Amino acid sequence: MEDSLMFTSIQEKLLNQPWSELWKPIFAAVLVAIVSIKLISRMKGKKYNLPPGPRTLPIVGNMHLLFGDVLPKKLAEVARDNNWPIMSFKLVNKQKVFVVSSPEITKEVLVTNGLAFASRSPPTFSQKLMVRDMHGNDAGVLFTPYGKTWKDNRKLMVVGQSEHRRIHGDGFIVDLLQVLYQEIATKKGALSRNGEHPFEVRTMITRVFLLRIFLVFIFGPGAEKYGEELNALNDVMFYCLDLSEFAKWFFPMFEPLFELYWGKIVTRNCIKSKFKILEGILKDRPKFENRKQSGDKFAFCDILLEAEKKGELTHDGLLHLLDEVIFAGQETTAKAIEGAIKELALRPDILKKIQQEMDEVVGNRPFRLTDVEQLPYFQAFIKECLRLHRTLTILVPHMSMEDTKLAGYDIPKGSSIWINVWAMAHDPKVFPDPFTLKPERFLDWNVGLTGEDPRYIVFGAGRRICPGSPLAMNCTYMILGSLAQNYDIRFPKDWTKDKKTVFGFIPKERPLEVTHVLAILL
Ligand code: HEM
Repeated sequence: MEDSLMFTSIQEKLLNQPWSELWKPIFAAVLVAIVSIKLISRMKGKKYNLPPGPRTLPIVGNMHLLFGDVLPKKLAEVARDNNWPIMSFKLVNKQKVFVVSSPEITKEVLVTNGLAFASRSPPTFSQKLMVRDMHGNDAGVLFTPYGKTWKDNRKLMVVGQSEHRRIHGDGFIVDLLQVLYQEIATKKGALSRNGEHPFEVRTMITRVFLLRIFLVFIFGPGAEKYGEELNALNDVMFYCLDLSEFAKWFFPMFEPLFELYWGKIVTRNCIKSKFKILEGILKDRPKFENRKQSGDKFAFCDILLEAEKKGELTHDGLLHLLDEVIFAGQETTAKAIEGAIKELALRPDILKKIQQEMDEVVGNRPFRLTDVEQLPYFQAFIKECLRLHRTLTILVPHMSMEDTKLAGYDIPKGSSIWINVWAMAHDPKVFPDPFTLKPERFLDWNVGLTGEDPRYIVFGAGRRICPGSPLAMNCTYMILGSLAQNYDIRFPKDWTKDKKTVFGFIPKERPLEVTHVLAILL
């Protein structure tokens, strides 16, 4: 009773209070609350000794530094000019990002402290649809957070490739190359201009031909006739991924709006359409004539079908993995091969050396994967091309799963680590004259491709290292070795070397055209 009387009197007091007097205490209370929150969060922030970084602007953080040049190059300049092998970088969305540009710290992230950094940054709205199956379970590998599903799926990818190589070796690529030679001989897809017959490398080799290799690897001989629509769908998928990244970094407030159309409609439909194609190929598989002729032997999808049968993989999870082999593998391998073909056209002196080495070791018989070991100059050329024409200029961002330290600095849990491998591959202290192709660098330096030396990272290193490197290198060696052995490659007379690099997940350049002269009779 007493309480209710007191309440009524306070209420009356407040209601009778003129507004001119009431706003002051309210304003003071709000001010005190804001200052206290700021102070508390600053005190919390002080707990960390974070890496240094460029001065931030209100709202945009450090994003203004990225204008005017492509992302890895600009980040490399800022790191080099300030001598920051690791630096803090602020995005508009306030996500904690640390950019690593030194081999020593790269090794700490990927190997020494590998477990702490083995996860991925929270997925963008497009990535979300790649890391979850239709039942909401984890799926895929590329953007999938650290955990059992990621581990199991990676294992399937690795075992599937080694089993395929054990059974088929390079035979399936050798067979497909015969078809490519035929097409080149009959000038299929060539443009016919100024008395020449140039062809677009992207169209003929890295889209059509590489996809055929991937399809036969996944489903078996006969599958090469399927799935050309996958190329167009993957283009859309890359676009959606770039856009979702763009929205996350630059316009986090409007992310849900972007997601409404580009995520929930475009990305979702794109994935659905890709899965429908893959499902169709799986269904048609028993009808493949060439597969029957080759004795219905193992293909990559068999390892996944077996896991599905055992209940270790859902059918939707299986489709995610099939799709990821093509999505994560084709564009990256294409970029490596295109870069190398371009160098062969630009540098006839280097092509001559490769051909001389091939003449001595391989002669007139078809080039095979087992020859690579005997071809040190060819190997060095490929390594140098992989350095110069980086497929991923920044590794897929890693995320710290706990508070940890790098180079003595604190790295809070949940931070995103961007490893700028472009910066390291163009560091003049490690690679003098870094923008010039010099295979000789790798003749005396017998570094491998597995990231054992952090000065030369192609496929990553440690737990998250690319699981597709065997397939990627089989394709790269076989396509480039065969082309170099059989053709003199050069640019058409009217080729202009201007290139346009477009900002994105994987930098895109002007389509590459080359023409060829038969060097050795097949
Ligand atoms: C020349 C071609 C290729 C290059 C240069 C390349 C490079 C890379 C790099 C740098 C990473 C990130 C490593 C990291 O985050 O630390 C990666 C991850 C990955 N790559 Fe590749 N890759 C190539 C081809 C392939 C192929 C053919 C496949 C498919 C079989 C593939 C599947 C993947 C997957 C699934 C991941 C994610 C691994 C994980 O997060 O655990 N890649 N690749």
